[in-house]
Amino acid sequence: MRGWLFDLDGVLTPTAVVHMHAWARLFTPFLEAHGASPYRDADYFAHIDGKPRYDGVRSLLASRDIRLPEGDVTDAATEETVHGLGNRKNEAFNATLAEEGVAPYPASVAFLDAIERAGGAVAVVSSSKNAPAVLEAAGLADRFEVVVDGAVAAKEGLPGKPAPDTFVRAAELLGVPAEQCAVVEDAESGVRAGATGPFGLVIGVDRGVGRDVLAELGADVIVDELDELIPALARAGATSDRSRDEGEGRA
Ligand SMILES: O=P(O)(O)OC[C@H]1O[C@@H](O)[C@H](O)[C@@H](O)[C@@H]1O
Repeated sequence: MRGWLFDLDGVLTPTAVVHMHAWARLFTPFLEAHGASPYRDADYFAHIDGKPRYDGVRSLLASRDIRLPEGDVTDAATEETVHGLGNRKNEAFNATLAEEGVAPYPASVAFLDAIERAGGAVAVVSSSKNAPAVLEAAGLADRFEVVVDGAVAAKEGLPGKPAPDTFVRAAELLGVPAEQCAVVEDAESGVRAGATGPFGLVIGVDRGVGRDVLAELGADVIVDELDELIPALARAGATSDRSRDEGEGRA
């Protein structure tokens, strides 16, 4: 692989958990007030994880057969609209981020270092409009030339995960054919996006979705931590060096 397309929340930083808690802070009282079945962590994985903010709201509401007006992005966080609810979750997310900060997964940083040594190109592909702030807070902002986040997707009219379009766009911006890019994801929607797109490899990081589910959705390789892949990366680098040398020898 020459290009590496990384999801952010849950792959590079432990912020999937911050998102997960923020959604719970929104939907636990909301569903109770609506007399719907209670909000569970499983709802996050099945309906929300990895999707753009308002798609997550729509998907969870649909799971409980609740219909709300759409509203728009300027809606106050107190409004009972799809956008109002999404904005309420975003306030909770930003409050936690400001209070607690964020440190990247050390194993993911080690893997990024190994890719850098091997000369690979790296991009972040996140549904989140908060991705630039999270990258900055985690000290990773300088490592990525290409960031396709929720704001870029909205501006360019790209459908979010589980559609593969944001990953395809990142490959284009890196200047690497998608077939030579690996998608690195922890969420159902993200692995689905990787598996339906033209990518060379889909790596699933199991942060709670479960190995079986990631495999069923189309992950080619599944790890608990990304540094497990460093030996394979070094071997692949050595092999391509050898074939290049042999090629040059023949020429
Ligand atoms: O931060 P935003 O713009 O609300 O984005 C929402 C989503 O961003 C993703 O990166 C997370 O994995 C999701 O689970 C989250 O819901």
